[in-house]
Amino acid sequence: MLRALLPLTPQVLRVINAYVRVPPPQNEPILAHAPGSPERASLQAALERMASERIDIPILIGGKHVRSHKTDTVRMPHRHSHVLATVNEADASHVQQAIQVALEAKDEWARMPFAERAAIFLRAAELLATKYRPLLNASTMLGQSKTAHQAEIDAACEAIDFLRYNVHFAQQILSEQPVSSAQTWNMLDYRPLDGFVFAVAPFNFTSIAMNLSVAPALMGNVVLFKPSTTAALSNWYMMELLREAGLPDGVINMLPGDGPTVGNPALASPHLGGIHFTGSTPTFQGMWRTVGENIARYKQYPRLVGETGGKDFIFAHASAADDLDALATAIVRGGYEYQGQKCSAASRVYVPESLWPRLKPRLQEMIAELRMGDITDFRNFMGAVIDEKSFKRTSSYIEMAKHGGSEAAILAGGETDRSEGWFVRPTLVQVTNPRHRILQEEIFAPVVGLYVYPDAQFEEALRECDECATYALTGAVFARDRKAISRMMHALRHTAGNFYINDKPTGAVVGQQPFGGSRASGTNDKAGSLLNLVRWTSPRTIKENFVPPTRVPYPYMGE
Ligand SMILES: NC(=O)c1ccc[n+]([C@@H]2O[C@H](COP(=O)([O-])OP(=O)(O)OC[C@H]3O[C@@H](n4cnc5c(N)ncnc54)[C@H](O)[C@@H]3O)[C@@H](O)[C@H]2O)c1
Ligand SMILES: N[C@@H](CCC=O)C(=O)O
Repeated sequence: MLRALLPLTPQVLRVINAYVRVPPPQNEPILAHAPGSPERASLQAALERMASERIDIPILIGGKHVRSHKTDTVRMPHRHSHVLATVNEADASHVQQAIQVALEAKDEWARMPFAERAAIFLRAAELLATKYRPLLNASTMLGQSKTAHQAEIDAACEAIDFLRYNVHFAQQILSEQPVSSAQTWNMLDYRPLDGFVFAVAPFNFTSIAMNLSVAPALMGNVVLFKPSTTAALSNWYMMELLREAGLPDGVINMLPGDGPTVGNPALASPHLGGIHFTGSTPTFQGMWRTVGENIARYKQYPRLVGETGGKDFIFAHASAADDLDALATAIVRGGYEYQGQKCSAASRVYVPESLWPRLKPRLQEMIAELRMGDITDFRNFMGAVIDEKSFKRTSSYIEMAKHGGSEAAILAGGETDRSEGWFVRPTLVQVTNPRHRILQEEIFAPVVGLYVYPDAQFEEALRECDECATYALTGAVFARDRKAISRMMHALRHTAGNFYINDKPTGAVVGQQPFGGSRASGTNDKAGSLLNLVRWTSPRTIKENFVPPTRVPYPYMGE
């Protein structure tokens, strides 16, 4: 419509892009799913329907459903005999097709006025807040073993927030323009990157899969999106949602499959414009290495944006003595919600000796009360870990703690059971060595390491907290003494990209706590913020001279 009325010269595009006023975003309210609520009834209906069917998830290239001769399955982690879906796995030929189709779709998508692109994603947000909410929540619960609350804050609220806030921040970027004068008009033309963006998602957050593909697309890029196979069910419904919202074919192409099988041909393409990654540190480092090796073949320097692992801390000061319930709650919620499978999960805790005698029984009591099991039973606080590989890896850490001699003692949990689902009881391990592996390595499961420090060694303990792990994603401190808070904020300035005072280190909200970490935790481009979106544009500066000079000599050269 807009295009029919206006010739899309750069000037017209600029005006449209800069001066549309997008609706002010607000965080999507979290629905409680309390007994008797309408949202609980529609969620339960979706759960029942989804559990009774087995769908076939295709590769999606240019809007076409493509089948492959190689397939994998999506299982319920809490009942692994139950297959929810078959997933068609992409190979190198599918990646080549997707690159070609994406590049063909690129010009029209990039030329579409921002207001029109934005409308697609705002409509997606509305569809997700309504019709698709039970679908995305149920698929996240069944396929990724999230409780109703954990699915709601992820697949519904955070995903909706990403969609709405990205539009708001993108508009701010577009309206950022240089100074002009009566004689010259200067502009920044916010072009998408040259080529395609490769978006690679982890299993643990449906909303992250959404943001990884949608953020570059909003800025006019075309995307090859690789979901994690274990999250393919929710990620497939997400693609259906985007298509229903009006996303043109070829803009986001979904390539499920094995990481290197999909990744290597994508990274070998001269058209790689950027990588938008969330997942583990070793995977991202491997991709970065490959990009380095391929650097001479690219048409441009690919943008590398990666949010990766964490070894997130809670550090308590002695002045938190009257806040032990808040501290214990932060450790339990921060450490064990979604089975500790959040990059932000509290996985190492530092407690002063003076607090420990009262905190220890309180923690043990809280942990013993946590209900774990099938997430369709709404009384459960936790489900199962994502797959057999994670179960085995976590079990090996628990075994290490059990046989750790005097350096490690299991204070709570420690039991595992894989007979029906991949279940690991929430586990608390006290270690006496501040450089113990339990305090250093990301386990990504409900295992929390705890170190008790002498009160007089507050400074040494802070240094240990800063230096012991290579990661720097999230961290929380607990104290009442303001001087102690200031000291901890300073000493741990580079130890976390998201820093919490008297709160748990999980649950960042888009628009409120922009998310991301540095050191081995990623490039810290703050998902869901202007800082992230700016990575998906390659601005062109345009100067138009209204009165170009017509004589070579300058005035100073006069007689
Ligand atoms: N910092 C953050 O914001 C954040 C958020 C969520 C998860 N995470 C991290 O993600 C990890 C858990 O997720 P995961 O187990 O899915 O991570 P993972 O690294 O195993 O996999 C992530 C994705 O990368 C793909 N992949 C693997 N090798 C590849 C290759 N060579 N080329 C292309 N793609 C490849 C996988 O198939 C998957 O889709 C944890 O380390 C967690 O801390 C970080
Ligand atoms: N942004 C989420 C974590 C995402 C990583 O898994 C949080 O803040 O808890």
